[in-house]
Amino acid sequence: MRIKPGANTYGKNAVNLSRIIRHEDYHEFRQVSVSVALTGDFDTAHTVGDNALILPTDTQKNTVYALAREHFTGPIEAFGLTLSQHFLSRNPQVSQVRVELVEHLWQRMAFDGAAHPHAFTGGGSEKRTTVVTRTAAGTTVVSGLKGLMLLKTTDSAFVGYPKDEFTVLPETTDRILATECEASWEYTSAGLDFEVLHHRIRQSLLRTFSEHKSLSVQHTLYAIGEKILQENDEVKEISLIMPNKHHIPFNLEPFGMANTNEIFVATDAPFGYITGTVTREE
Ligand SMILES: O=c1[nH]c(=O)c2[nH]c(=O)[nH]c2[nH]1
Repeated sequence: MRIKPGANTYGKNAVNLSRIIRHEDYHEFRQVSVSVALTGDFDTAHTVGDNALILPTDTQKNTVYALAREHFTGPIEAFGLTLSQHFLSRNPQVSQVRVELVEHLWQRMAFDGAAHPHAFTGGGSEKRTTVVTRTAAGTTVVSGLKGLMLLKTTDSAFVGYPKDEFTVLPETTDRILATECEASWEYTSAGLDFEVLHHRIRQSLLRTFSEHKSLSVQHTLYAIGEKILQENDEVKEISLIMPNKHHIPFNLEPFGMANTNEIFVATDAPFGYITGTVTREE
């Protein structure tokens, strides 16, 4: 029996990069975590320990910081495109470069309506994401967001599901709908205005979530994906992850009180885990 290497990749993960963009009278601040993964002709590294074709992950990490100086000034997608182009063009043994960027979002402070020139708030759960994958045949850009907390206090129902001997869940026509949304969408091209598109798509996601008369998380997930595809020709397909962050009405009857859909217990686990992709027909 002959044994041979199967699929493999290597690279540097979690290259944490922060940068200041210094303007005369104000600063911008950006923070991103970059992960690089190379695919290519690395069989001899695995089989005989020959590193002749192995660009060290330490060099990959340094390249991220060095190219950031000139090239990390715009959207994360643009920086991912630059990095992937650099690694693919310089390394003939590499057939595919995957660069993932996760941006931590900082918001400028404002006082009495005036933006502060160099102080920010942040550390929130929402991140902006992109994965740029480049081969000689082409480049794909899959962008999105994660950690986006969404909640609405009405316009959410869950009824009409099958009941068996283990069903205790009461049907409800008015519940809290809450999720920590993760979305990723594939763009149709690598040459788009990713900054404008990101904000337009995010806004469309929020608006649909808020306006939708939800019959389930699944129903809302599809409505969000459908709206984003309808409004953005630049989006080929979108995948959403929407865990159901349950808020369960708390029973106040033992205390002689009625709970008129106002007092809930928020539970961490277990939680419903709803995922879906919305795509275009050929
Ligand atoms: O929106 C929902 N979808 C489900 O699949 C489900 N299952 C459940 O118990 N509650 C809910 N809510």
